[in-house]
Amino acid sequence: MFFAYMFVDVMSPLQELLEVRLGWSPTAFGNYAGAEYMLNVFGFLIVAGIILDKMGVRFTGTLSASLMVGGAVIKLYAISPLFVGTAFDGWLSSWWTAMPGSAKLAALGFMIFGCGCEMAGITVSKAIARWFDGKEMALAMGCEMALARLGVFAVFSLSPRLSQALGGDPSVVVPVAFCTVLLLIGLICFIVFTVMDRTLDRQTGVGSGETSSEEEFKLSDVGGLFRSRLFWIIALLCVLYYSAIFPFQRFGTNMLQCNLGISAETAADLLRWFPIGALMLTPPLGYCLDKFGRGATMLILGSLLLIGCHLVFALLLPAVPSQILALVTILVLGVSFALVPAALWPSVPKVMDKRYLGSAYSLIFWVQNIGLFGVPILFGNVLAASNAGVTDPMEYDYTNPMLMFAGFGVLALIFALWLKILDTRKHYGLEAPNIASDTAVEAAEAESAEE
Ligand SMILES: C[C@H](NC(=O)[C@@H](N)CCCCN)C(=O)O
Repeated sequence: MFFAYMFVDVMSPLQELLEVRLGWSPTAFGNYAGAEYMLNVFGFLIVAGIILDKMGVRFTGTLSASLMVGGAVIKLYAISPLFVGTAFDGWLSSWWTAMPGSAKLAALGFMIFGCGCEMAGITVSKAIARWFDGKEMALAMGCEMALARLGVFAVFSLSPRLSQALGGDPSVVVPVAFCTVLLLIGLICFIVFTVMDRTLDRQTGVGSGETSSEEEFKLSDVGGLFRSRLFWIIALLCVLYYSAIFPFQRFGTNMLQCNLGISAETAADLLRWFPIGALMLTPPLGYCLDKFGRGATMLILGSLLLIGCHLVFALLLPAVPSQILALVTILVLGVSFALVPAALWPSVPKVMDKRYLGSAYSLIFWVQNIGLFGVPILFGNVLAASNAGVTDPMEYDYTNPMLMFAGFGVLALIFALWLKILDTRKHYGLEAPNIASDTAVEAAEAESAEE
């Protein structure tokens, strides 16, 4: 996941270079960025969940890593001199001219990569939920997410430097090639893991439970999930929360520039503390959740912090344009970005049947991907509508779009509160620790002995 998240954002700091070198306008760049979620939104993620529950972690993990490498190679080819300027490029550029041929082909590669990346995400979540059942599950998931956040931080720092690594003119090819090689290394590592895992199964005679018969998955389970109120509460909380997080990461630099009157570099330097805060806090918060519980409360607190931060960006920062205020708000938003993911993903196995855990994760990701695909477009339209006649990109008024993010936070908070109320009434265990205490285990054992 570290390499995958690096690849996701490898071109984010190179937007200007792509415009100069390959003629990608901001619209072309936006379309390319949205392509990551396109095939997932149109159903791939649902299929991915079924494949995961039917075929298991080893097969799905290898397939997802291969899709990521395949998509990455197409994207690398699209921006390389091997493609740019060829007859194929000429033909691709000749229709829908707002998107140059290289942007279209790179978007196709990114779509395929996005399928692999989200498929890997659900595979990892299901694997951790299985391996750490009754143990430090939230800590394990927190460490996985922290690695992913480190990947974002690493690529924002590395990508601009790698683009200059060969001397001479800066190049977009070098950073993308570097991250493609990392993905290939990731695929090889996963294949080695599957071989070792299979060998261990054979030696111990214990199945990994990948597709055991007592846990057989049925297609009707997917329909059942769609009819589950709890599923919808979690999925809607997830889409609303993340729609105010990942799109913010993309637009945040310019928002800070406009409010503070600073350069893109200074704004990016402020914004990169956002994943860093989450990186440092997600594992310890996961550990606390494992030990002491309070998952639903963490979701409420994280949503409250999200609302507060976006209100500051919308209303206070334009009136008090202080870099310290911006940094403090970014750090608090980082705390929120640690609280909610640390509590949300480990809550899923508590309320969903293990048999269709892969499908549950994939359907939640699917609903989330609809938001991640649509919200940046909505955000761009709200920004444009609120700034009619503004041509200087340093002069945008971000109040309305940031209020929109705060509104998503309010809705997420309502779902988090609903979840807590349901948990209090129906005892799903969302507020309970993941690690069963010795006394609880002894009590459970005594109970089953009596039976
Ligand atoms: C674990 C969780 N991952 C997701 O929510 C992914 N579906 C979306 C990742 C988007 C990266 N472009 C997370 O990262 O908190």
